[in-house]
Amino acid sequence: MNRWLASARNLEEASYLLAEGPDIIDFKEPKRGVLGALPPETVRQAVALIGGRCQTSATIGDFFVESSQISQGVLEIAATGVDYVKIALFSNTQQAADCLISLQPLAARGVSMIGVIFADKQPDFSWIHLIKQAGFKGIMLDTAVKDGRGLLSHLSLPELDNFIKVARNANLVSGLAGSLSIQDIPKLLSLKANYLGFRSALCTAGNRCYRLDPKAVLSIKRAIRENPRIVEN
Ligand SMILES: O=C[C@H](O)COP(=O)(O)O
Repeated sequence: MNRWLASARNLEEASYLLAEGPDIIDFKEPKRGVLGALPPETVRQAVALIGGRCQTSATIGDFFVESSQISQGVLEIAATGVDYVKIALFSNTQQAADCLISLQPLAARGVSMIGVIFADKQPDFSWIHLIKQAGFKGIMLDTAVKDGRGLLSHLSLPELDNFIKVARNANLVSGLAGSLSIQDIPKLLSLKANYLGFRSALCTAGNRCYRLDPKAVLSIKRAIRENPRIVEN
């Protein structure tokens, strides 16, 4: 079955999305940035509300990976009970690489982390191996600037295909996101990432900071579930 992730910013949205059956509900506050964090207590309540009926993820916020706050943020979000903690990797400096590797003990303690790299920030796919080395469970491609230009405005299908193959060979879960539209779905499903992620396309007027639009959610759900291409699980 093709798999999809839907982002929720509060308990009401989480509850609504749960009924639509995404594979992962991702908690974030879009008004606080591309991977804006929700308060850990809100995430904890949302995870309890989901009660294991689908997988969950949450972000630690828009820290640069060099920040000393990263480990603390990961621990706080992991303690909420989410399945995956998402960490934005905005830069690929040596300092960022060192910080990434410093998260290895958390992975060894069972924290499942997903690294997010950005298609519009000159992504370096050699980082996939570093992410693996740090013990992360997966990697996601997203866009950092939400200006209406989606993932496919920044990377071609062959480039995305290469990203997914490298991630798969490293035995990492792979996800694609970045203002994905309903028209992108058939093209992206054919690449067989583990899941496609959505926020903007689920919202009124395609604005990720607005309310969820039930018609839009239904359209995305159908486009994912009714498309015959099978995403590898
Ligand atoms: O994790 C996925 C993101 O929430 C995607 O958000 P977006 O569709 O607004 O780029």
